Amino acid sequence: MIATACLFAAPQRLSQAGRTVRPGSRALVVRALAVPDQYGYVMASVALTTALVQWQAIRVAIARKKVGLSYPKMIAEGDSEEARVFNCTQRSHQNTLEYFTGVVAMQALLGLQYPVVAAAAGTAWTLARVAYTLGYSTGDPSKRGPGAIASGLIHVLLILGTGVTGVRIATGL
Ligand SMILES: CCCCC/C=C\C\C=C/C=C/C=C/[C@@H](SC[C@H](NC(=O)CC[C@H](N)C(=O)O)C(=O)NCC(=O)O)[C@@H](O)CCCC(=O)O
Repeated sequence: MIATACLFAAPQRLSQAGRTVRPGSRALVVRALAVPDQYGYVMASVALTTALVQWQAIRVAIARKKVGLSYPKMIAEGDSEEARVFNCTQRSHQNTLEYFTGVVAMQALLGLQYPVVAAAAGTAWTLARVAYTLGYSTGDPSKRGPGAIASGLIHVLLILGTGVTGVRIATGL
């Protein structure tokens, strides 16, 4: 368990254990947040999920150079192979970003209670998104299907798992 020491500059009066702390002095308030030992797995899975979107961004930059599309244009005009590949590569990154924040937040929150489950779900989602990216980036959107379905399913399971766990913690059920 890691006790998190929060150092507060006490701009206003801060009572600590009944004593009033003078304005401007520093008060150490220790609040214990029970973080399970295996939370390190969650940290690693969140890092992996973040590395995914970085990898996708690099792929978009490479495809952008190939098609010769200047900033700030987001979509290549025309129906050439390069334009199609760029637009699909761009969408594989943009679509992933549409779900990235929720997936990272749910890994971090669910991980407080079930670190291994949360890390496994986050890693599985990331791998599904790799498949999504590689399929989409062929220039044929239908090839994103398997990765999309897998990530979509995991996404729903993360939503249900985080929501139910939250209610159970709040209600003591
Ligand atoms: C709570 C109850 C829910 C019930 C659902 C039950 C089971 C779910 C099972 C399978 C779900 C499959 C969904 C597949 C696509 S859904 C296909 C996806 N579409 C979207 O994300 C829609 C919004 C997007 N901006 C768009 O314009 O298409 C897409 O690939 N779009 C192409 C693009 O943006 O370029 C996924 O991308 C959803 C995203 C979820 C995720 O990956 O985190």
